[in-house]
Amino acid sequence: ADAPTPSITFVIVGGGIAGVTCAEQIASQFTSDEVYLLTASPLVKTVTNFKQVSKTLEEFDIEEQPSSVLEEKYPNLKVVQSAVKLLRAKEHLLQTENGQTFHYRKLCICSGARPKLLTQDNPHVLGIRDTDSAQEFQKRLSKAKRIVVIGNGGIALELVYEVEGCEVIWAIKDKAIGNTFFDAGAAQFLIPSLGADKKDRSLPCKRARYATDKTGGHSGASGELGSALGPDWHEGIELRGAVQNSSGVHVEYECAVDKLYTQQEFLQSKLNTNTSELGLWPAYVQLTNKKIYGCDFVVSATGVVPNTDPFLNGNNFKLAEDHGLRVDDHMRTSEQDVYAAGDVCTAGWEPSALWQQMRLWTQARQMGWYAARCMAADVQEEAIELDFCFELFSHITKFFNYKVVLLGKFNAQGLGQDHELLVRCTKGQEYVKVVLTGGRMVGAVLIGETDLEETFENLILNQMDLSRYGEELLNPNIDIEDYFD
Ligand SMILES: Cc1cc2nc3c(=O)[nH]c(=O)nc-3n(C[C@H](O)[C@H](O)[C@H](O)COP(=O)(O)OP(=O)(O)OC[C@H]3O[C@@H](n4cnc5c(N)ncnc54)[C@H](O)[C@@H]3O)c2cc1C
Ligand SMILES: NC(=O)C1=CN([C@@H]2O[C@H](COP(=O)(O)OP(=O)(O)OC[C@H]3O[C@@H](n4cnc5c(N)ncnc54)[C@H](OP(=O)(O)O)[C@@H]3O)[C@@H](O)[C@H]2O)C=CC1
Repeated sequence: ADAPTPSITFVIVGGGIAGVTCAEQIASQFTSDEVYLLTASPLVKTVTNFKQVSKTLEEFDIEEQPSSVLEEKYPNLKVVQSAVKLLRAKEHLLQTENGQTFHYRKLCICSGARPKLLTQDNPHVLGIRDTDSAQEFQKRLSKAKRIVVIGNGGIALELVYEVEGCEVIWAIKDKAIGNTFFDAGAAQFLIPSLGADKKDRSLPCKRARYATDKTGGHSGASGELGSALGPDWHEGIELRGAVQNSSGVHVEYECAVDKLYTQQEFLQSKLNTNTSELGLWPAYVQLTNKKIYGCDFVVSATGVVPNTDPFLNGNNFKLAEDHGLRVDDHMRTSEQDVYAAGDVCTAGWEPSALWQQMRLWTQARQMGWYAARCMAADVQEEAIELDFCFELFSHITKFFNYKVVLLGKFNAQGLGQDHELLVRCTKGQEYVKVVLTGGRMVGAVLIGETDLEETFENLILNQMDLSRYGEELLNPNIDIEDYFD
């Protein structure tokens, strides 16, 4: 048996944004303690060029780097590249695949999430999460004439816009595109971008860059989980299919996948009378609206599931409904001295009326950073309050080449009928929506270069009564900032 290592004060699991941020914060605060970062992936994700855009909006770049870069920067930080295979929380003990044992005083689990695929182990169904899965997707796409994309969230929105030279059938459960970020109005604003002129890419991309290590490192042993991709992950890889002039994107609304067939299964089924019409394809998808599409493969962009098993099995972790590790307002799980942050956890505290959890890299960074501060406060027996970043939900991103800012209850989440919407829209240029309740602004969607984010963020945070402004609030001829200065 391996000789146990002496007890280490801090161990962090996971080399994604949450884990690396947590490890960096702890290592810089406790310079005389050894900090261990255990990760399954050879490359780690570091946040660079961090910029606080306003009180809650932030922007940063992500760099994928070899772990030695972190170790050089923080001499007390050791990175062990080996997956954790066992945790015994009662004994404060961890074991990694390479046979090492670690005793910790405080542990933070940042093991991320993996794609929640429509079906497991179907070679015709791909998910996209890390560098390896993105490369596999690119390889398969380069030979494809038609793909089917299932799901209506972030990944699907990015893919249907970015893929060229391949017909895309996009099947969604909803009446409008992008249900996790937008309402039907915003969807209508965005839909023309999927049309014929979709490929007018003359506009420069202004979003944060994603840099990948050029040495070609990847997740190593097959099946091991890498970290989630970063901003503009598709900028560096060509997402091009095998046809010259594809007929673009076709959206099938309000339907789900009824059944998936391999070519052989399909030919043997009663449905194969259709093949002359449908053509011969490697796979077939039957939708609940009875339509059948042949395709080269299916992309399942159907959300994520937190990485809690198998290594956490055998402990007493309270899981949330979405299978995330439930954490309290100090990022503590239900096991003593075990914290969690990022995609693997689910916020179990009573959230502020204007914040909700979404599995995004800003929240992964914020949670990793805050978890480190909570661990530090507990070790030093100091009090700590929930960080201000959890007061107001805010997210900056880019869809269909438009800047998108989401604030607060941007889709009137949880408000029922008790709200009012104001909308301003200029086709091809901007879409502005604010959500008001009792005359106070509680959320906003800003698409395009609206320059309204800071003002709206302030109006949401100060909960000023805006009833007397009525629709003037969105009058483009009034400089709204002058009103409230
Ligand atoms: C294609 C794609 C595009 C995205 N685009 C955006 C976007 O535009 N904006 C946005 O805000 N968010 C986006 N996201 C989401 C964002 O990337 C994630 O929310 C965020 O990166 C999660 O970070 P994390 O550190 O919690 O997890 P991860 O990045 O998943 O990292 C988990 C780490 O844990 C390690 N690990 C797992 N199991 C073990 C184990 N047993 N032992 C040791 N190590 C382990 C993994 O190797 C990995 O290093 C996107 C995600 C994807 C997949
Ligand atoms: N720019 C950005 O901010 C981006 C963020 N991301 C993040 O990366 C992560 C992964 O992205 P993604 O996979 O798109 O996840 P999302 O959670 O964003 O979206 C999942 C989508 O799949 C739908 N869905 C779930 N199950 C099924 C099913 N069985 N059949 C059909 N549809 C289904 C969901 O519908 P419903 O909601 O009704 O369940 C939802 O529309 C997310 O955390 C996402 O926020 C990814 C890309 C870009």
